[in-house]
Amino acid sequence: MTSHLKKVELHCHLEGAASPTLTWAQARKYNIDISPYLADGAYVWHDFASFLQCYDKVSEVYKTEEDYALLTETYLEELAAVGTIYSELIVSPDHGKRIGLGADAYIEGVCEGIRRAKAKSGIEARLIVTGERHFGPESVIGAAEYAAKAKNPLITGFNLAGEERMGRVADYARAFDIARHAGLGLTIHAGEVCGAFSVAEALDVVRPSRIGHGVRAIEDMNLVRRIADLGTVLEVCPGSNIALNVFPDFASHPLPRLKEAGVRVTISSDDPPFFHTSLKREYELAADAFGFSDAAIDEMTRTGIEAAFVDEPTRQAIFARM
Ligand SMILES: Nc1ncnc2[nH]cnc12
Ligand SMILES: [Zn+2]
Repeated sequence: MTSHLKKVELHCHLEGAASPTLTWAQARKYNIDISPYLADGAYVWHDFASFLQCYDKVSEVYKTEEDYALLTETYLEELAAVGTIYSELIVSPDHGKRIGLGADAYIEGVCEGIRRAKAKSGIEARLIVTGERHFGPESVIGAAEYAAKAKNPLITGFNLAGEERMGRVADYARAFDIARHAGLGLTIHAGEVCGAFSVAEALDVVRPSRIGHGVRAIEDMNLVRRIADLGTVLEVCPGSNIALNVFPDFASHPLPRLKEAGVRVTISSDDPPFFHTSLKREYELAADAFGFSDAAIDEMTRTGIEAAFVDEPTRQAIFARM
């Protein structure tokens, strides 16, 4: 049981946290046929590419500022109910543009959701703006410019997600330069679908303080030692990795080996209902599938607070709630 443990989540895509029930209701509201992507209460996909397609289709049923406020508040309240004190949500203002809502209204809706959830439960949250590789370097630069110019105190990080097999990290270097120059925290999806080379490229080109997933670094122990020496934090999402068949089962998942090797690791849910998981389940897995003690799990949670993209007074306030 991990229900007594305080929890922190650094890696969850906002639209990826949309419950099938809410998505179904939204689709009905807008008269959208979501049935190819949502059937019998579960999202329909069969590999990484079709997952990304399903994710993009599901995102399209969230259309207004209020839809985004509701989606955000609903997920943060779910987190708070299981003892979560801090959450970083990966958001895509570009998506707001694509659906005609506009990036500002999209972000304003999400921020309203954060304010409502904080007022109810005290949960603290921040936003990581992401670009997506499959929309190309120009769109990723646009996302970085948006994040840099927004001067929104809740936007504190920049990420690169999407189809990891598309392009090389160097193609997106300029976007990260813009985000770094604006003082945003940097994290990047790497070593999820692609192998160790992708993590090495991310370290070389982006020099991020965190990496999304990074788990396939385990294929190169020299790289694992480099990550440990640099102190780069891995946002590990075991349930996601098993659902996407990155590893065949929890017994072969490298989380314990990475931790053993001195890598700073945290646990997150990524796109919880798509992968039949939740942050609560990820903490349960840490205890039951990986055999971590309460102390080891607390250590990962503390690592999450240390690596959070927040100012120092906020970090200390979150630590105080541990
Ligand atoms: N797990 C994941 N990897 C890459 N891009 C994503 N976008 C949403 N979920 C993602
Ligand atoms: Zn992710």
